[in-house]
Amino acid sequence: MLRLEDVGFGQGAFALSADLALAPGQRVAVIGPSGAGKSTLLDLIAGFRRPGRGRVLWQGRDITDVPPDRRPVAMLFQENNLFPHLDLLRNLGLALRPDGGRLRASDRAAVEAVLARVGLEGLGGRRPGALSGGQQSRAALARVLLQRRPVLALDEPFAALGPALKTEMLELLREVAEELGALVLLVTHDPQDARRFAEEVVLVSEGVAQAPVETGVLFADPPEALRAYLGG
Ligand SMILES: Nc1ncnc2c1ncn2[C@@H]1O[C@H](COP(=O)(O)OP(=O)(O)OP(=O)(O)O)[C@@H](O)[C@H]1O
Repeated sequence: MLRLEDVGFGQGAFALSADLALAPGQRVAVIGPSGAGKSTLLDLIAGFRRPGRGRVLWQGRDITDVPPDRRPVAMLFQENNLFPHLDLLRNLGLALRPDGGRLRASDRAAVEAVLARVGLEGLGGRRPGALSGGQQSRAALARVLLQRRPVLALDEPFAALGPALKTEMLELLREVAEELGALVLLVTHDPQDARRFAEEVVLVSEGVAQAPVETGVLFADPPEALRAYLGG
């Protein structure tokens, strides 16, 4: 389980609390109004922010003080997931050799295999700037595959893509998560994403990241906070 145990975070006038548990392998959407704290929640889980109180645990282990690169969490942002000056082979190679050390033949083969897996066969020599938005998203998912972390945290990863491409990427994300058996936390502003992708939803509003609720149950009878967010 990923457990946020009586977690509290504050910054100026903003405060967020969370007391919840998420099961390995689940697909979870994180939704809520702008500025409610969705990114903050992901940052607390990935280790980019430290809670003022409470603990973060993975499979019973306290990871509250573990730095991001040593957490069981892979993070994917809306953009800038790849270094612009490195080709895909080197970008993805960093998942295997974070120190930037020379890639062995077996590393190269592993990178080429995941590139093929996400539909980017033979594009290892391209820099991110020479790829379309959709191809960049695929490359970021390929890196996640190489990292093999059991928790994937994605902060509006496909928001810049058109609807058809976004649907395609969510499907690829589902496949990648299944292959890894990973718990996925997907921040999205689109309730449709939550409906289509997620088994559970964490609603973040009014300073609280609420315990997850089954997606169908939540949308069948939305609580007031969600109704207000959905606009009626
Ligand atoms: N670096 C910062 N310094 C001060 N306040 C910040 C900083 N980053 C975020 N905040 C504030 O923290 C609160 C939570 O922000 P957060 O980005 O987690 O919300 P969000 O739900 O992800 O929003 P959005 O949907 O707009 O991305 C907001 O009120 C925001 O203004």
